[in-house]
Amino acid sequence: MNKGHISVQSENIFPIIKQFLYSDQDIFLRELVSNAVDAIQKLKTLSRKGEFKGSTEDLRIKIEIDPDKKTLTISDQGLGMTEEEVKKYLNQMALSSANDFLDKYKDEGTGIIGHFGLGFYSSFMVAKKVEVVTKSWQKDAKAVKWICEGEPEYMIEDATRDQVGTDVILHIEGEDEEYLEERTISDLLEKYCKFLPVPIQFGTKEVPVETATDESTDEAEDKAKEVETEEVPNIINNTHPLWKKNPTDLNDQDYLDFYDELYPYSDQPLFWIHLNIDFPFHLTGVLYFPKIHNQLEVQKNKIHLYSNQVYVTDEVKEIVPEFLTLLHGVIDSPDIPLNVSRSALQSDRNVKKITGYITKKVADKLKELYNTDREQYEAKWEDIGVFIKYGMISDEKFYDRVKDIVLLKSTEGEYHTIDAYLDKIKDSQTDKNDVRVVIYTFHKDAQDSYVTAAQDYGYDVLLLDQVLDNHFIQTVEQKWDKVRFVRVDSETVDQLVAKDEEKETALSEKEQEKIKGIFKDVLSLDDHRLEIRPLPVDAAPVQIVKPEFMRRMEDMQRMQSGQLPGQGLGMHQIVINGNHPLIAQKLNNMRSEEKKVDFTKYLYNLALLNQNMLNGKALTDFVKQSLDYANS
Ligand SMILES: Nc1ncnc2c1ncn2[C@@H]1O[C@H](COP(=O)(O)OP(=O)(O)OP(=O)(O)O)[C@@H](O)[C@H]1O
Repeated sequence: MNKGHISVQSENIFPIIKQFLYSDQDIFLRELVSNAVDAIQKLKTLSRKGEFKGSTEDLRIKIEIDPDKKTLTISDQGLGMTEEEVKKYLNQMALSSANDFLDKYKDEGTGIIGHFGLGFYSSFMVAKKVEVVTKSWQKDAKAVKWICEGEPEYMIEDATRDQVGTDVILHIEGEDEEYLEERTISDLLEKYCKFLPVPIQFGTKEVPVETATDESTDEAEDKAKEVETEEVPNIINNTHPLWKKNPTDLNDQDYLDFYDELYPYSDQPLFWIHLNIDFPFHLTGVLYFPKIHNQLEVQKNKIHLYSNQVYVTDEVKEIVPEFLTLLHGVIDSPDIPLNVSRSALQSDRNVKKITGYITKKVADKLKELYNTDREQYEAKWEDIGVFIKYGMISDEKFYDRVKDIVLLKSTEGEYHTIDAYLDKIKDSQTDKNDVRVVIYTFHKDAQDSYVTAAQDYGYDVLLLDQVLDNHFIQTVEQKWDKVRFVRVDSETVDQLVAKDEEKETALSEKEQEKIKGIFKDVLSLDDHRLEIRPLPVDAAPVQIVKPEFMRRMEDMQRMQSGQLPGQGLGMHQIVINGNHPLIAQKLNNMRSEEKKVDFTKYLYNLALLNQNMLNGKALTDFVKQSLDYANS
């Protein structure tokens, strides 16, 4: 037996490991299994180089719990370690052999995971004592056992192990005993190891074996087949996940099945992108565009980040631009540094390149869909549109890539690109300052009378009813020259697109003052909220409009408090149609003060109703008054 001292800077390294190195102690299992994978991959490399002569068929990792001995063991059939190596690699923290090995075999595509040099010690986050029994692949190597009880002292002694490989035995006690439970370990394996490239066995499972019964017996027809079960090793991982395969070997169903494996019981994704690049960095993965149900609750944190098939995190904010976190799927890159702080990650050169690459790939895929199948693209627009608009608002580069494939939907259900749309409305909706005025509604039904009035006036009305449309409008206004968006109820129809036309009015100035006076008195309104205009004869007699800038401010406030932009009383203006017969003749010629008051209220309430702004007692009174009028 041999005693020694682990060479670390501080005597108290273990408490530090426990508290600071990994905020999530569950990752000890990931670290140990990754080491086991590395050990097997290294042995395969040695075999390919002809240095290791034994078989490398079916090398696997085994995880076992012994509840009586209170141990959790991770065994591998990898290359093992000699006594010198144990001393070198396990005792000198941060002196990981991965660098030595990678240096030596760098052209071999070794697929090695570990490079932090501290992974092994994470086992002390849950174990009071760790034993390593290992036998190296090297000729005449003797098995050795390393024992450490969480102190800087360790012991090395001779051991017996027939096969080449390593067992890491964790002795677990007290509050950490949950790691001796099958459920806990199987959940951790599912989370971190589901797609590791080497088979991992955890216990056994029963699988059905179909056996035909003897058909000559009388009961043969009743029970032609009988299901029996047999016990087989329970392999918990899929060693060839879809993203590692060649896209040309895969069909749509493969991608859909994999989506189902990642997100069981979800709706089918709309489409997907297979990422695969070797230079200037390594990255593979599959990103899916999900179907969006509720625009306010888009699910983020659905992209899983892997490094050489080891699950790392689903916090990918620093690697994927914010708007793309709406996507689902897997990104796997050994070139994303995992041992640096999140803020350092953002400024890492590789990460920047990766971000750019993913953004470009997504934009390319969207363009491809637009160019090859516009019909499908339009059909999926409701979902795709959210990504595209979010991307355009938040990412300049993405904006440039997709600005020609963003679609505007008219209330008639037609889709146009922005340029095509601006061209379409050029003649009818260019105002006196040569600005193209895009008229839109946020809700076709709720604003039906305004939409119909605008259409009757010869205007086209867009439907902008998505959560981000307010921001999107501002982005387009900033980027496109001489374009302004106005909501259909922001002005009376004649003023939506300001022209230099003098309109005829049926009322004299004196009569106008009189009518204004009536409204002011009856409704107790300020002068500046009231206006008489020469509107078309068939336009509503009284209208409520919400100037665009005021409404935008209100909408912003609502968005900040988490509500949808929409109606509500808020600031508004009352426009009286001086040309409407009910104003120009009926009200103008009314004698009875009482009737004037009633009729003015009636017309005003009608306008409120048209804006969905009438409710409660005011609505009840209005209905009653309407019935009285109908009866008179
Ligand atoms: N199961 C094993 N079989 C063979 N060698 C091992 C095994 N586990 C650990 N080692 C050796 O010990 C070294 C240190 O392991 P450790 O987990 O601390 O660091 P690493 O795997 O190199 O990097 P990382 O911190 O990323 O895990 C490894 O590089 C390897 O040489």
